[in-house]
Amino acid sequence: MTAHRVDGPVLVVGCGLIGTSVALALSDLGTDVHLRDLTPATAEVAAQLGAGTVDPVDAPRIVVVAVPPASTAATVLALLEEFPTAVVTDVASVKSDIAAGVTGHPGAARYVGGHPMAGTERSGPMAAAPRLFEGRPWAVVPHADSTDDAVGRLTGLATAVGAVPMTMTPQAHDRAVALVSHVPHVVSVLTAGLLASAPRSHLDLAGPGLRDVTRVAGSETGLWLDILGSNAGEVREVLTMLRGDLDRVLDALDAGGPTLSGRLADVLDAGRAGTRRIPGKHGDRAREHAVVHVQIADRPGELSRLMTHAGESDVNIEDIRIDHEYGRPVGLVEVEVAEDRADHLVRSLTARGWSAYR
Ligand SMILES: NC(=O)C1=CN([C@@H]2O[C@H](COP(=O)(O)OP(=O)(O)OC[C@H]3O[C@@H](n4cnc5c(N)ncnc54)[C@H](O)[C@@H]3O)[C@@H](O)[C@H]2O)C=CC1
Ligand SMILES: O=C(O)C(=O)Cc1ccc(O)cc1
Repeated sequence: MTAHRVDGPVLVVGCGLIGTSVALALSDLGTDVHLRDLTPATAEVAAQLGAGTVDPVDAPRIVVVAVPPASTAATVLALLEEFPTAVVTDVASVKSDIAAGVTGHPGAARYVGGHPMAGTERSGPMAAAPRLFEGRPWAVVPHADSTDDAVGRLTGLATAVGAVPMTMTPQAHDRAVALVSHVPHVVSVLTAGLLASAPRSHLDLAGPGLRDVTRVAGSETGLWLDILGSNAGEVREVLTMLRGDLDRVLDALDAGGPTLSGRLADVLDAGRAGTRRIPGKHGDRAREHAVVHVQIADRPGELSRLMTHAGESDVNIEDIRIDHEYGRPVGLVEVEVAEDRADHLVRSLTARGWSAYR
């Protein structure tokens, strides 16, 4: 966590996953945080988690609206009226409709949209985490009338909770998230949907790749109905491109022979190139990473022994995933390291008695 402070009081309205995570992060920094939710018991749960107090607040400096997208514009307008000196921001996943809904209101200058690009497939305060935003982008989305002061307060808040603020227009934001968040969500859902009626014996063969692709499909239906409905035009455009690509894959499979290999190779190469363009954590350009697989016995202490040996090998671990193999007394750990260190790590772990391979 950075050492930045956010002057309060801050009022968080909507104490679910995102609202409570913001509140926890700010409370950890010593900010005076007040909590409110349509369901008072939810705000109480957030308070018990240490996110702040449910006591009312007279004049918050910043109000963070973290309610579902469809209720966001009306909630922002009501709060601009209730607190005439506050800067009001929100975290909703789609921005153009909200900016349009707020524009023209007498308090609109004090509103600036926001969107932390961090979250999980879970919802509610119990899923919240104070470090959820660390190293993640936070879109700062002023509308035509937002004051510099409002933009500055949101940028300060995002930075303080460890996020990387990125300023953009509502339209640019909605176009970008259609590509990097909303269509990937639809693809995940469609893939997971195929599994609903699959025979158990097929599902028993599932590996980590399937879980990677389908994780976000476990998200709340109501939230995503709202998100996709609010960004329908942009999502439709990207899905139409995807449909063209899918047709090209089908045509290649029908063609068979060298035509199949040539066309599919283009598709597969484009996919590889796309993954390399995804920025790493902290917004830096993606570095070339490699995955080293290590088998570990399913017993206490093995993972920490592996980490110690990786450290002794002088290799920096970028990411780690653990996959338990059902019905087997071993787990498979995927250790992500810089490409140019992977072979060294395999050799070093093998010399220390591990079964390690790329
Ligand atoms: N779930 C995610 O990973 C992410 C969600 N977002 C955005 O954050 C916002 C909140 O999403 P989550 O925290 O996931 O939802 P959530 O379902 O965990 O929490 C929403 C909370 O808002 C409350 N609420 C609903 N209407 C309200 C109103 N009118 N006034 C006060 N409270 C109200 C609900 O009772 C609930 O506690 C949404 O706009 C979503 O688009 C943004 C980034 C990531
Ligand atoms: O779970 C994940 O990986 C997400 O990407 C969650 C998420 C959901 C909605 C957003 O608007 C932003 C992020």
